Amino acid sequence: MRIAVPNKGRLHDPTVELLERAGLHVKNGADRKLYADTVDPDVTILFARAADIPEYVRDGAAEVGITGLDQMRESGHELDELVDLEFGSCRLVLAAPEDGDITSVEDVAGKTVATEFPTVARDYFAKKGIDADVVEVTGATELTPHVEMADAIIDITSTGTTLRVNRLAIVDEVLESSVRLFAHPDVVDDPKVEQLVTAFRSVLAAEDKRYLMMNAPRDRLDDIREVLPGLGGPTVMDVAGDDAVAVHAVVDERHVFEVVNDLKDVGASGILVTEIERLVE
Ligand SMILES: Nc1ncnc2c1ncn2[C@@H]1O[C@H](COP(=O)(O)OP(=O)(O)OP(=O)(O)O)[C@@H](O)[C@H]1O
Ligand SMILES: O=P(O)(O)OC[C@H]1O[C@H](OP(=O)(O)OP(=O)(O)O)[C@H](O)[C@@H]1O
Ligand SMILES: [Mg+2]
Repeated sequence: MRIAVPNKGRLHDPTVELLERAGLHVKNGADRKLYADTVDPDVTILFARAADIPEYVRDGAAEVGITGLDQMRESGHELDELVDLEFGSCRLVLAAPEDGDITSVEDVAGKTVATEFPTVARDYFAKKGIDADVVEVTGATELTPHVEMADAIIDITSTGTTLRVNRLAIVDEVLESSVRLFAHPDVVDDPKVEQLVTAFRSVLAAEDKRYLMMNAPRDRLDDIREVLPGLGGPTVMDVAGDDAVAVHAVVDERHVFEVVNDLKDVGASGILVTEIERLVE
């Protein structure tokens, strides 16, 4: 199985990190190398531009690909989306000069809109029934309304800083995007693809969970069980030659602070909190 992965830019590092956490360590991948093996002899990585990944998958050069939903939509290809990988979150928005007269999408009729996403932009205006002139640029889109190249833009925003420093205001949201695992429709039932989906889901499931370990007097066990909602309840082990037990449990990250305090109150000691790499349910 070949997985197409962004070769550079902001999506490269988190994607490689995700593969590592999913147990697919990338071997002999070096800077500028365009393919790499993994610890799994059946899995190869192809490094491609984020924007080209839908094309690689559609053509069958790779069975699956990891890239932003925005890139997928822009490609116009119909691939199957298997997992939302929950990073690279951003919004594609219609934006116009703060002090100008474009304050709704209707105001863009007959005007010029610059974007790196012409396909997405044209689809959006078609759906809204607005006739706007879409011009394609390849970067620094935020500049175009200030040099009379465009009246408005459709561009990516996440923190909003770039729009703000360029005195642009959001008029409408066009698309909410994050990085997804996409597959060619012919391979979605392939066992290797299913394994990959399980591995990625296990990384996501572990992300907001923590593993708790502690010692406790045996006679406090009932109280401890009450405090630990746990995934299927805590694991309890005898501590040799002692009237104590070791208790292990998986807890939601957001509950850890409260749970640790409650555990101490009911007599637990030596409480360890660790991250979980993967959680296969
Ligand atoms: N500011 C951002 N915040 C979050 N995600 C973003 C942001 N900008 C882009 N993305 C996501 O990353 C994808 C890749 O962006 P892009 O191709 O621009 O790469 P890059 O990291 O900016 O590198 P370069 O533009 O130098 O090639 C976008 O399609 C989008 O899904
Ligand atoms: O809302 P913000 O957090 O400011 O992010 C938005 C900016 O991020 C992206 O640019 P990027 O940094 O990728 O530069 P690029 O234009 O070279 O791709 C995007 O094209 C916006 O310009
Ligand atoms: Mg960019």
